[in-house]
Amino acid sequence: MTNKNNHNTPAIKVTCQLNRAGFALNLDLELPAKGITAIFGQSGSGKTTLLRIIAGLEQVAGSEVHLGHVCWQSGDSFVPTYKRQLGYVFQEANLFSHLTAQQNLDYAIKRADEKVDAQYITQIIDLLGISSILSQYPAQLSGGEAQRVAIARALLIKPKLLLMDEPLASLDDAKKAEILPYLERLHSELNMPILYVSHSMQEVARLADHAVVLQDGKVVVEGELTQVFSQLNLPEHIAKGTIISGKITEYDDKWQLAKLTFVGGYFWLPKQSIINPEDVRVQILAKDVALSLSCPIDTSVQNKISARIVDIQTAQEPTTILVKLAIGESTIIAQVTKKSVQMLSLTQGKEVWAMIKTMAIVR
Ligand SMILES: Nc1ncnc2c1ncn2[C@@H]1O[C@H](COP(=O)(O)OP(=O)(O)OP(=O)(O)O)[C@@H](O)[C@H]1O
Repeated sequence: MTNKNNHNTPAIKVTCQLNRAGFALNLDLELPAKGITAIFGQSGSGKTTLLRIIAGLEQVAGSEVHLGHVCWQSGDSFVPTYKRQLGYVFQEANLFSHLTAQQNLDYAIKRADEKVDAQYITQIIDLLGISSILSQYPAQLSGGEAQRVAIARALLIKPKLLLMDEPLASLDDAKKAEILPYLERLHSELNMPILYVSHSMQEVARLADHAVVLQDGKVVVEGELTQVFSQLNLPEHIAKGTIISGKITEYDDKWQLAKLTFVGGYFWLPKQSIINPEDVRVQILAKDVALSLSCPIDTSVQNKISARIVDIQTAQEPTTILVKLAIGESTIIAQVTKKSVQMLSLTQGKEVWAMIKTMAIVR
């Protein structure tokens, strides 16, 4: 299933039919040329190949690649990688080991098509918090620091598009947590589209605005982030759950809770885990949502929300089933047993109470 969107902003368009032994990539994608688009999918689904085609590192005859009005590949025309104004950040930092961090950045500045002014250079260095490590050689940097320099280097060529291929995958959880806020700042402070390949649902839930799910070289679903993850028939390996965005509108100091208000309702969350009360995202896994026909009063679950069933999964595993619920204009998914579906006569349109036990606060 592919959701075709009509984006008002200039789009990144990629059409490709690649057939090689054991792998085919068939795509006709139109992505917004703004914000962060996550490319999500299992190992071998074609994520890196897609980025390489966009970058011109892989030349597949008959493909089309456009960034807004700029054509990078069409018919016989093929713009080589070095002439595409793009930055590429890989899993490993790949810095020149004989150059300091500053010299690595200087190398990129010289390569930029446009003149890079001092103000932009300072902005990028500040954005990535690397001013104090610029005199160090790569061997003297931690993995997280080296990756921040690599991201700065990619940005200093003033790309029109930034491709990031699992930029956090080689880092441990502590280093990932250190770098994620910098990626969020890129998102909020630079007006640059980013295609971000990841295996991590947490990363995607935290960073992305838009998502593409690939499976076996095909797009399974594409669209706005919360819509993508509210689909019932995503591939098996993707943890079933939805992402809700909102802001904190009230605190309960006695019980150390914060009220997250979103389009259609509210939840209570632990107060201490809130980072930015104006922009909170939570991931609600389907397995953490239970259903009841009446509002339970004798339960420890704090979040009991009136909801309406809008869909029930058809593709099924033997015991459980996914139920899609509307809470106002928002959606959550519950994973319940088939037995419960029958015993409670759960059908499309029915009003129920959703009890939400735990929520991961991702932003
Ligand atoms: N240079 C190559 N020559 C031939 N086959 C390749 C080449 N690079 C990748 N492949 C194959 O193409 C398919 C897609 O690979 P790709 O690296 O795009 O997947 P991916 O989704 O990025 O995977 P991962 O998450 O493991 O990085 C795989 O079957 C892979 O083995």
